[in-house]
Amino acid sequence: MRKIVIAGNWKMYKTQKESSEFLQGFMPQLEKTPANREVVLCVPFTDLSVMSTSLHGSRIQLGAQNVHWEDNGAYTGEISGGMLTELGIRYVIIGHSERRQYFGETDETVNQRLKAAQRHGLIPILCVGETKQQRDKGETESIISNQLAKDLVEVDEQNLVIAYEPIWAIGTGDTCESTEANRVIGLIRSQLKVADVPIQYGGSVKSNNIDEIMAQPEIDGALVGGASLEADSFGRIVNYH
Ligand SMILES: O=C[C@H](O)COP(=O)(O)O
Repeated sequence: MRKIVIAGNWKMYKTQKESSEFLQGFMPQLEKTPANREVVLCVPFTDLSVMSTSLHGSRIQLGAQNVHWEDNGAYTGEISGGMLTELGIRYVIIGHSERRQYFGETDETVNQRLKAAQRHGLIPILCVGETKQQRDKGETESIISNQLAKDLVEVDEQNLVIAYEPIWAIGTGDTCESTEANRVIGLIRSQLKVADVPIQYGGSVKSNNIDEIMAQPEIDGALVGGASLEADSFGRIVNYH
């Protein structure tokens, strides 16, 4: 039985005060969330400490949005795995397309970060996906296959979540057809050694399309950006039918 993981990625949104306000609205909605759904909030580094305290004893798992591959050192602006686990962080997003596009992340650094996360007992959420141009040229399969081959070298698939995020669907409202997302996720699964790796879909997931997405047999959850910022919409998403 594959685990279902619904994760919010807050990106560079919410101060500590705003994160506390979110929790006040969101926590009561979890009362009706089935116990077999893992609910994760991947928040900015500055929110992690206060969120860790607020969420102590709750069913929400905390996640970060990046981690460095070294345990410590002269790496200005970076955060290590040990710094995250000390705060009780369980998940970390690695290789998000925004990091690949704007911050020079490569498959090689993604691979190093994945291994460091696992060394510290964190569960990485590895993001893969193609651009619109690549899709239009019929390169979706080869791009993703290449990303997986490079990113997953010596990575333990037993402690891993993958998010299929077509770049053209992120923040655009242009959701990938659920059947197409299901097809690509099936292809991703066929390239893995471990059969029960949870594979999420991400890209314009909203409260009005989550039911259809989660009805697809290959899709084990969602990585949600914009719609995770508002307590009611993320509440509706984690409580999908
Ligand atoms: O990590 C989340 C994805 O980038 C999706 O963002 P979005 O739901 O705002 O399209």
